[in-house]
Amino acid sequence: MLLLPLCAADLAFRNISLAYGPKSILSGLSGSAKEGRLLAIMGPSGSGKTSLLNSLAGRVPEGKKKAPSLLSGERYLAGSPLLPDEALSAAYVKQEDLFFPHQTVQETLSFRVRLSHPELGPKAHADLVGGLLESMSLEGCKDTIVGDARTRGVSGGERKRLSIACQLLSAPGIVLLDEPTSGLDSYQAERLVKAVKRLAEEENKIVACVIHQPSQVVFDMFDDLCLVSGGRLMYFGPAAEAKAHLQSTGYARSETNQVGSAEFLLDAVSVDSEDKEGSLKRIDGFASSVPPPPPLEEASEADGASQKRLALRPRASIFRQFRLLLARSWREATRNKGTLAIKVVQQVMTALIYGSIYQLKDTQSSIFDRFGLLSLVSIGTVNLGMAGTIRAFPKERKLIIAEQESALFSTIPYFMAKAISEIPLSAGLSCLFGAIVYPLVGLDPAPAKFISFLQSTTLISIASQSAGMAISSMSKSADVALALFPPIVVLQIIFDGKNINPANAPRVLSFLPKMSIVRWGWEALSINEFTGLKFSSKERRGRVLDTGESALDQFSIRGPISRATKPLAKILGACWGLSIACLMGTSSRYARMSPP
Ligand SMILES: Nc1ncnc2c1ncn2[C@@H]1O[C@H](COP(=O)(O)OP(=O)(O)OP(=O)(O)O)[C@@H](O)[C@H]1O
Repeated sequence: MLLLPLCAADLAFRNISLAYGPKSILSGLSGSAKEGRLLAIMGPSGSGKTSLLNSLAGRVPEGKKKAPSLLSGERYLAGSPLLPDEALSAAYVKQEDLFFPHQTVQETLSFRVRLSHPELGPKAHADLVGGLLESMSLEGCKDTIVGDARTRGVSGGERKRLSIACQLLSAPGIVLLDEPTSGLDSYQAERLVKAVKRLAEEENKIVACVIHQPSQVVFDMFDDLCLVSGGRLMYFGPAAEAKAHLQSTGYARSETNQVGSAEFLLDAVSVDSEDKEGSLKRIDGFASSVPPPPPLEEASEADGASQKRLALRPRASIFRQFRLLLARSWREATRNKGTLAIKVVQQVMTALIYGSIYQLKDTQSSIFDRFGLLSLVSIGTVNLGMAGTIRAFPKERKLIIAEQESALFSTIPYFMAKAISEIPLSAGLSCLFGAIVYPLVGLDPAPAKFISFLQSTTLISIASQSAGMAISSMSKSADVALALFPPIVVLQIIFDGKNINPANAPRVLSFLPKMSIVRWGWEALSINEFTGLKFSSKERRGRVLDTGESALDQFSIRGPISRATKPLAKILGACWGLSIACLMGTSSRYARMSPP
């Protein structure tokens, strides 16, 4: 076997080794991916294919404290060495496709095109999107939403091709693909690899592709092959010569050598459970037959230009990022009809339940009914706002982290766009709830008070969503965020101003009443309702409260309403700030590649 000669236009790698603590994953792999040729990284499951691709891209996860990743080796791009912690400027298509489900294929591409090429005008953007749709055979589904597990959208193959098209925008020189055909039927897999091959051949790109069990037709489309087993190199060279090479080392399948190369090669480098010793010996033989890699050519001036071509695109202005992100967030929120319908039903049903139970009058007993109802409204609004966000936001956060790796936008415009796009929906749902519950239960019918009620419930809802975002942003996973949600709501209810006298609570918790959205929400709603109300003193039993102000005095609540809405606004601002800070700090961390 001959290792492919390394020339200056390659992405070359030398002696790549990787271990997680004591567990060795890759051992001294060398090879190169060449411009205009399609490289397959193939091997049995768990042989280290993805780890090798991550190593080339400079995206090996740091690992855990107990088993940190130890990565060594060298990478050369166009003849020049890459820095130990340099992320390769490549289109990296991971196994998992992450998309906003309610955007169409064209909108998804257009969003990326406009962010990654801010220097171009609308006509050039449209041409670029059109070109990508054509080259990835996506024209037929350009107006279909991408979809996800819950919403029907494009097919698996179209989704994967969209993933490649998106990645091609940010760094067009090198394309790395991790098992792009997994989960696709043979026709879709063939179409996809054909599209990728066109990229390599017609656009002269460097393309490396991890592939697990390709059909013979798919295998035949690859020019070069990097065959691995147990983290060791079994073969590196032209794909068409691999079978003959393994046969030349003495390996032959007993059932004849008629099987296709792909099946033959995988069989040859896999450990046979019935003959473990024999197969390990055979694999050792393949590993020792790999010659040392040839020397690298010097980088030339032309290759310097090729390196420049591979550099990351500049970002769009903050204002442009915000505008595009706002439009996408709005589309995502309003097109998610299922979630919207659930929220509408929740609001209507809650309002009807309150309306069928509470009938407020001007009697003494109705004073406490009012306090009770307004407390429930505050608790319910906080509950719905926080729970909805905690359920939805962690998934979106994953997507955002992936998009930020392509340097599409920064955190602040993203966050502001998301927060602002949700305000009209929160206001709409609060108004729907208020419009039903307010007249049904008999709250003070003064128009100014009704409007103030709607404003207060909207503010409580937005503040709760911001708290939900802060909890999700701080939590490592959706499960952690969901686990934190109940105790946080319970604490807010305990410290809502009427369930415990703050003087009797542990001193270390004295800050909690100030942070309870439930408390400030209830106080705002109560000040709004009780101020100026008069109550009858007919049912004389105990102390009579003949005015709303004296009722508020029972709980040491005093107007004006801004005494409660200001703290709510402060909590909202603090949660936004906290979320932004956490999101900024949650970029993926990758291992450095030390010299071999
Ligand atoms: N963070 C990690 N800590 C410890 N071991 C890991 C870690 N990541 C991967 N591994 C191990 O490294 C080995 C190679 O994994 P890798 O995903 O690179 O293999 P693969 O050939 O791509 O497998 P597959 O085809 O099944 O996706 C596996 O045994 C895997 O369990």
